[in-house]
Amino acid sequence: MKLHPQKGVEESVSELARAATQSLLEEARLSPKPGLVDSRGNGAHHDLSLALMERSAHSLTPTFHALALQSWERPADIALRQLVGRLGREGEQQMMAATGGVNTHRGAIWALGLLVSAAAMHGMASSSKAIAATAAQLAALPDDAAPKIFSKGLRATRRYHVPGAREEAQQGFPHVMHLALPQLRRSRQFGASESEARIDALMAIMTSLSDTCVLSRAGLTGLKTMQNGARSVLVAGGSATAEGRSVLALLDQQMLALNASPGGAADLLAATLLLDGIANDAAPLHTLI
Ligand SMILES: CC(C)(COP(=O)(O)OP(=O)(O)OC[C@H]1O[C@@H](n2cnc3c(N)ncnc32)[C@H](O)[C@@H]1O)[C@@H](O)C(=O)NCCC(=O)NCCS
Ligand SMILES: Nc1ncnc2c1ncn2[C@@H]1O[C@H](COP(=O)(O)OP(=O)(O)OP(=O)(O)O)[C@@H](O)[C@H]1O
Repeated sequence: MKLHPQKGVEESVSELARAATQSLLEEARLSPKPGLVDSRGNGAHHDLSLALMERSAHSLTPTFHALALQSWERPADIALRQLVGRLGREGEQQMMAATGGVNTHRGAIWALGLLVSAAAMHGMASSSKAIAATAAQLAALPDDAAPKIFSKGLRATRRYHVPGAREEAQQGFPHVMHLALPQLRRSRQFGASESEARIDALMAIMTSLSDTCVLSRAGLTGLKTMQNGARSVLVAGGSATAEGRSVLALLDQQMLALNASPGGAADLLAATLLLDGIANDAAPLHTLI
């Protein structure tokens, strides 16, 4: 789906909301993802399943719809930031109600919520670069109504002195823009299947993200295992090659043994799929060679 100026607001808003939910569903089903819930099973999670992730994704469509509608052609200001914050927290409650209190998509609501708002703020066809930059502007604004919760993610960013979900958004989603989207398009161009290209995009994120999900569950050992393993998959030629797939299988075993799950990387893959689906990007330079 690409957004077009000639479409009505309601039609565009509905498409945007559906696209956000669809990217969550496609992320969850994509296999094989190391440590994460996928079509094969629950990964390193005891309280998550694919059915739960799917129910959660569907429960968020009204939240994405409200975010898009309220943000339509509005500028990034404190009023909008506070509204988006309130809608995001209401979305978290929808998710919790749909999952019986399990956190399936908290990080994803944050990343995709901001991107949905930003795409709507542009009101029509826009590039991924412009959408990510606008999402960053919104994320950098203060939300005074936000409750001061000391989350596991915040604890990990303080303990290890690393950026987390908040900073990733405030910096304009560098792991999406500089790593995942280029890798997705490169792998497609080199003949990988769509699933393989998406797994490669996930690997690209995992090579460098300070994923607070992994840090909270498996510390620095888990993080280094994730980053080095993901790099090895790409160096081996990616998941379209036999060697890449065997390195990926090894990484999956290592992540499971460490109880490590790259939930933050999964969120950013969903964000990548959303931008890839909605943004109007000119053909990247390397496709013209
Ligand atoms: C900023 C958020 C993510 C809270 O962050 P915090 O680190 O305190 O919480 P928490 O640990 O629960 O969530 C972090 C989640 O983000 C993901 N994540 C982890 N590391 C990273 C990373 N480096 N980069 C991106 N995402 C990451 C993971 O899925 C993780 O579970 C967000 O939930 C929030 O503030 N929401 C309030 C509502 C709001 O303003 N929404 C606006 C957009 S809708
Ligand atoms: N396919 C996926 N599998 C697992 N996690 C995912 C997936 N996609 C996204 N995530 C993200 O991972 C996070 C879930 O991680 P986790 O279960 O560690 O959270 P938690 O409830 O804070 O921790 P814990 O379960 O250890 O108490 C969610 O915020 C979600 O956005």
